[in-house]
Amino acid sequence: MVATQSADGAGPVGGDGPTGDAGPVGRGRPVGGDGPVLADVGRTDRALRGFLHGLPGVDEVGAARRTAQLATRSVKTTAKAYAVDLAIRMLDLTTLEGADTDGRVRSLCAKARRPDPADPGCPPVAAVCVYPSMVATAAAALRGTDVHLASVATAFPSGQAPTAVKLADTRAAVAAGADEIDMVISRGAFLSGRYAQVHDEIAAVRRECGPAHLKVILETGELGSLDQVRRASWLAMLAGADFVKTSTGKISPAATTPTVLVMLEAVRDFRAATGRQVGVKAAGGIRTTKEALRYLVLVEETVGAPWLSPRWFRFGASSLLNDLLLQRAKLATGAYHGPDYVTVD
Ligand SMILES: O=C[C@H](O)COP(=O)(O)O
Repeated sequence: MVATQSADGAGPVGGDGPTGDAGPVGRGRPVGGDGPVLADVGRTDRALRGFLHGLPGVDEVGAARRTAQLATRSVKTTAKAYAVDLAIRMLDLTTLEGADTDGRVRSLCAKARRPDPADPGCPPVAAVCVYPSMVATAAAALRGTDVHLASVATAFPSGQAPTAVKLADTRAAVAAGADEIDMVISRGAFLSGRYAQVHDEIAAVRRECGPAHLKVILETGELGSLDQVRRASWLAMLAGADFVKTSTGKISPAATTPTVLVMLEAVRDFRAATGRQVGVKAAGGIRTTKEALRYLVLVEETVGAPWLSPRWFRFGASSLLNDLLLQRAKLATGAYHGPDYVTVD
C-alpha cells in the first residue's frame, strides 16, 4: 500500500478509496437497477449503443476536482522508496521509434533486466515494449528473465489497416515471442458509432493472442470526452481486453489523471458486474517520479490494493525510468547523482 500524506501534513490518509467513494462516475447502474443487465448486452451496433450510452455520464468537473485533490498528497520517506520501486516494477519500458535498431533494443532490454547495475536491489521493470519487427531481438535479450515482452500491433499507432492485416501483425508478434500485445482500437469506427466493428475486431485479436495478454489502447486523446473514454473502456472489456490502456504516446494529450480515474472506475465496476478483473495501463507523456506517484495514489484511492501490482497496473513510458532511478538513488544516499548516473535513451 502506498501510504500518503495530505499536503497539510495531517498524517497518513486512509482515503475514502474503493469502498467509500463512488467517484465522479458513480457505479452500479449499468449492470443493475434501472440499467441493462450485462449478460443481455447484444453484439449489434444497436445493442451496444443502447448499453454504452446507458452508462451514467461522467462529471468532468468532478473528475478534475478529484484528481487535483489527490495530486496534493505527498508520499514520504519509506513509503516513497516503496512507491518508486513499485513504479519501476510496473513499468513497460518502451521504444517505439522508426529509428529503432537491434542494438538500441538490446540496450533497452539490458536496462530492463538491471535498471541500476550498481545496485542489485533495484528491481527489474515489468516489460519491454517494442514494434513487432523488434520482438525477436528483444525475446533473445530477455530470455531466462521474468521481464515480459510486449509488442504494439494492429497497425500501431493509427490502426488504419484491414482487420486481416491487424491479425497477421498480432500473429507475427506472438510467434516471435511477445507475451503481451498492445493493440489500438479503430477510433474512426468508434467515433462513428460502429461499435460492433470495434468489438469484433478486439475479440478477433484477443483470439489471435492465445496465451498472450491483450492490452487495448483507447487513444483517449482522440475520443473527445470522458463519457467516450468510459464507453470505450467498457466496449474493450466486453470484447475480452485483459488491460485497457490510455494512449499510444504519439498524440497529445496522452495519459491524464482524470482519464485514468475514469478507466479505473470502469474496471472496478466491470469486476463488480462480471467477477473478471481487467488491468489499466497509463501510457504516454509520463516522465517524472512525481507524476508516477500521482497515478499510484489515484490507483490506491480509486480501486485499492487489488490493482496495486504490476499484474494489474502498468506505466507505459520511454523516459520515466531515468527519473525513477535518480529519485531512488537520492532516497538511498541523500544526494542527487549527476545525469550521467543514468543512461541517455
Ligand atoms: O506506450 C508507451 C508510450 O508509447 C510511451 O510514450 P512516451 O514516449 O511519451 O513515454
